[in-house]
Amino acid sequence: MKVFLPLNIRIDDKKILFIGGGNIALHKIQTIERYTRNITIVAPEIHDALRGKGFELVCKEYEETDLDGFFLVYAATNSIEVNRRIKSDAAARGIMVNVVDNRELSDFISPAIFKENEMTIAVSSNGQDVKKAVAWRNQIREMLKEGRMR
Ligand SMILES: C[C@@]1(CC(=O)O)C2=NC(=C\c3[nH]c(c(CCC(=O)O)c3CC(=O)O)Cc3[nH]c(c(CC(=O)O)c3CCC(=O)O)/C=C3\N/C(=C\2)[C@@H](CCC(=O)O)[C@]3(C)CC(=O)O)/[C@H]1CCC(=O)O
Ligand SMILES: NC(=O)c1ccc[n+]([C@@H]2O[C@H](COP(=O)([O-])OP(=O)(O)OC[C@H]3O[C@@H](n4cnc5c(N)ncnc54)[C@H](O)[C@@H]3O)[C@@H](O)[C@H]2O)c1
Repeated sequence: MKVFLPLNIRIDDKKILFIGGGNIALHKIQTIERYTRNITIVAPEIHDALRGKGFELVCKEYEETDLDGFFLVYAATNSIEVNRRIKSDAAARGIMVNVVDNRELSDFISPAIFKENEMTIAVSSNGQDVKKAVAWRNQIREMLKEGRMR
C-alpha cells in the first residue's frame, strides 16, 4: 500500500497546473484558491465557474511541454489514458502529480480541509476512505463552531 506523509508545502512562490477543467478540477481548485491563485488550467473545455477568477486558462488538449515550469500538477481529465500519460511525463521531469482517478499513481493526495484564517485542519485516510476523512473533518468543524475546541 502507498504511504502519504502530511506536509504543509510553500506554494505562494510556485506555479500549480491543472490538466482538465471539469467538475473535479473545480472542486479541488475551490479549496486550493484559498491558498493561492497562481493556477494554470489546460483543457479543451473549461468549467464556467473557473473563468474570470485570475487563473491562466489554456484551451487545448494536453501536451508534454505544458508541464514546463510547474511545481505541482493535477491530472484531472476524464481520460484514464491521458491521466496516466501526464503521470509518466511528469515523473520523467521530476514533477509531483495528483492523478485524480488513481491514488496508486499519485505522488500526493488532497486531504479534506477546514481553513479558518491562519489555522488549517487537514484530514486524510491515506487515500483509503475518502468519506471517513470528510466525515471527521466535518465533525471537527462542528466542534470548533460549537466552541468545544479553542
Ligand atoms: C477529501 C477530498 C479532497 C479534495 O478532493 O480536494 C478528496 N476527495 C473528496 C471528495 C470525493 N471523492 C470521491 C467522492 C465521491 C464519493 C461517492 O462515491 O459518493 C467525493 C465526494 C465526497 O465524498 O464528498 C470519490 C473518489 N475520490 C478518489 C477517487 C479515486 C480513487 O479512489 O482512486 C474516487 C472515486 C472516483 C470514481 O470512482 O469515480 C480519490 C481521492 N480523493 C481524495 C480526496 C484523495 C484521498 C483523501 C484521503 O486520504 O482520505 C484521493 C485518493 C486522491 C485525490 O483526489 O487527492 C474531497 C472532499 C472535499 C471536501 O469535502 O472538502
Ligand atoms: N479525486 C476525486 O475526489 C474524484 C472524485 C470523483 C471522480 N474522480 C475522477 O475524476 C475524473 C474527472 O472527472 P470530472 O467530473 O472532472 O470530468 P468532466 O467531464 O467534468 O471534466 C473533464 C475535463 O477533462 C478535460 N479533458 C479531456 N481530455 C483532455 C485532454 N486530452 N487534455 C486536457 N484536458 C482534457 C475536459 O476538457 C474537461 O475539462 C474522472 O476520471 C473521475 O473518475 C475523482
